[in-house]
Amino acid sequence: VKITGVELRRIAMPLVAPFRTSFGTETARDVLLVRVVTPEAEGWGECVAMSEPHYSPEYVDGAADVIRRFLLPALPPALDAEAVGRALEPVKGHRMAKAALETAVLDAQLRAAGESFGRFLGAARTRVPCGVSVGIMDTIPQLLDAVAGYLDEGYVRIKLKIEPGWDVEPVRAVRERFGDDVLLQVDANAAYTLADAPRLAKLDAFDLLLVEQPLANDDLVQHARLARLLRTPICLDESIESAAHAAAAIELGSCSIVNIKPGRLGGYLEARRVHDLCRAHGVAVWCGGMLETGLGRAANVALAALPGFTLPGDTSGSRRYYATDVTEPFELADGHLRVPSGPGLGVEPLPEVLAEVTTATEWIAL
Ligand SMILES: CSCC[C@@H](NC(=O)CCC(=O)O)C(=O)O
Ligand SMILES: [Mg+2]
Repeated sequence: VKITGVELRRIAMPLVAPFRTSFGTETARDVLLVRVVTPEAEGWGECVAMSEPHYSPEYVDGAADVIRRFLLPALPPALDAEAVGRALEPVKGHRMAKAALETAVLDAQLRAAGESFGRFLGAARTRVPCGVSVGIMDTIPQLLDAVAGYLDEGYVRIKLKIEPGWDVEPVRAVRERFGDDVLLQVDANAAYTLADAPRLAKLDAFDLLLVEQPLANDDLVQHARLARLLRTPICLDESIESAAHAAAAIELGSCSIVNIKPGRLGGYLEARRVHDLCRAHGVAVWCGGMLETGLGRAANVALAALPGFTLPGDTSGSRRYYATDVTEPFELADGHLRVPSGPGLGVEPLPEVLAEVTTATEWIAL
């Protein structure tokens, strides 16, 4: 089956509330969607790149450009996601852009074959336990109210964004208010340096599941040195962009847990490779999030159902970020999300919602 063409569509998704991290505050997502069209089936991919290159070097306008100018001309005509991955290798980096295109091809391929993402990837469960990521807030009371709300919604794990000046106190306040049994972890988005080790070691008192990406994205060696100074396990996110990075991090002792994000890794095939590698080394993984709409969320939930995903992920319900999702909303049920079982992603954009949020669309015939 030959790919007829590809649509690049931009949608504006306002967030229900500002989401503040150590690298900035998000109030809306400008999302690039990729739709691959063949006579037999269509497929969707969501690019997780943000508007500005503050999480990683990619940004959404750049992703659209690299897809248009370099990835589409290299795209093999057949619906074969493995072949796409190989064909795009000559382009260095741009993993989020590659992931969006590969996922759209994979979705079309699986819809044509009548196979779900979960079944294709090797899901071992029909539902996954859900954690939630909580941003930096102006005050501790505001944070405690937010955490109380999420626990009421049924989330089984709380992740707090931290940065220097907002770390030990909020963690202590959450422990004091909600007790020692709540599964609790923190994410620094690379806001610290090795000089902050004594400060980070204070978090050891709170029995956290992990501390995520405390140091710079490109520094596996310093993370290995920090790991020897902390009791709390280190989890890497931004630092792991490939299975090779995961192997190096495990070898060096830079982390003992990995946050798997398909967009950061170049797609769901590489994400599964990282899962398989970590599992072989006894390294726990969980599914991270990039504020995906229901399209990316559907694929993430399927991935999170693989056997090595032994920690709750940032696979929250749609309402965590969006008042209206572009797909039927993902709703928490008893702290879990069900893995879609339909062909491909198992979800589709709702035409009227998609039309409403679309800010641009571009058709590229192949
Ligand atoms: C705007 S922050 C995006 C990256 C961040 N993602 C989250 O905290 C979870 C977001 C989500 O729930 O999708 C991370 O570093 O893990
Ligand atoms: Mg993170």
